[in-house]
Amino acid sequence: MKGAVGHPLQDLGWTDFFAQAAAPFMAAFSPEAGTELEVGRIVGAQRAAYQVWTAQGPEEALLAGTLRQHAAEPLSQPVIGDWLVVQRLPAGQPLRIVHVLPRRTTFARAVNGGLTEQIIAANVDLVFIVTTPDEDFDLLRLGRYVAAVRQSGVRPVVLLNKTDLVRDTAPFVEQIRALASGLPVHEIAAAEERGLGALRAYFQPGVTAALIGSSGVGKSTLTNRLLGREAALTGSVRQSDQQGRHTTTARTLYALPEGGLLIDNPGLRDIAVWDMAGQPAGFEMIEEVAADCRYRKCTHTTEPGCAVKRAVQQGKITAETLTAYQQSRGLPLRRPKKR
Ligand SMILES: Nc1nc2c(ncn2[C@@H]2O[C@H](COP(=O)(O)OP(=O)(O)OP(=O)(O)O)[C@@H](O)[C@H]2O)c(=O)[nH]1
Ligand SMILES: [Zn+2]
Repeated sequence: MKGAVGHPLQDLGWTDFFAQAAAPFMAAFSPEAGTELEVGRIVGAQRAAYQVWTAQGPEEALLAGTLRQHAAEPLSQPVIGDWLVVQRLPAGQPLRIVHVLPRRTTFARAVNGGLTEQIIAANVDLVFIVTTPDEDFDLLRLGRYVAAVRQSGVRPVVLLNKTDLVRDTAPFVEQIRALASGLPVHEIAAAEERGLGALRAYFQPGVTAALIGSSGVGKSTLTNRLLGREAALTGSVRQSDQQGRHTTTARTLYALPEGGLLIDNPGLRDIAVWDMAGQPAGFEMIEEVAADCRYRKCTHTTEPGCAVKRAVQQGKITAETLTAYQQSRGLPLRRPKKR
């Protein structure tokens, strides 16, 4: 098994981490069987059918029986972004997924009232949270997204899109920056291709980024502008895909011309649906605890009998989160949460 340097899948994010994890698995097979084994990355998924990118390009793949038996356990299911060991079968047959390699990062949402987590993407390095300076702007919700992304061990970057809609973006940017220390915020206008240069800097070869945000904030527009017109039209992952073959799976992982990968996946897209379902964290935690404050309109600053201040002292809520929460209150732009 070769290392990552010079590997044909290096641009797709293959690193020594995965090479080292794959080596013992491959070595356990007889030389004959071993020659049928290859590695690949999931770039599209639709139920049990996967689209896997191997050194030969995009191919269909199905779960091997042993993996399918564990389908009831959501954690063992391959997800978009996963690196796999696949077995090449006689011509015409889909690849067999025989092993899911360990994940560097997992991007999960809480299900069953926070009791279990469902992994929706793996090996994601950074997440672009897209919002706009209009009725979509909701600082409380943004704060939850930032917290959720960080909890996944992934780096959040906020994009304020459609900056052409307002004369002054500074108040929006200031409020977002206050959500977390060191949180990068970029002002863009995807439709006018403004501010995209700064984003391209994130897409180093092998880096995997995902886009999230409510419907209509401009995720598709941004994806198309970053990929360039042709790539977006064909949904092509790399120039080497010239077979024009028919595929049944939705391809949702794209390679940018300058290197780097972008996941634009329906399951990730509608973050409003998974929005920390049932998991009190960050701002939600504050709102829950505030029910025990002595005063109903407690600002959690100097009031006696403040349950939130107490929770901060006990280390249940960080002072940073409380400050961000307080700054977000009394916002002229705060609207009821969209359902
Ligand atoms: N004014 C303005 N409009 C934009 C900008 N970027 C995108 N739009 C428009 O916003 C609308 C929604 O854009 P989409 O890219 O479809 O948004 P989306 O986030 O992909 O939406 P879903 O597919 O529903 O998740 C379209 O009419 C775009 O033309 C921008 O920078 N400025
Ligand atoms: Zn209080």
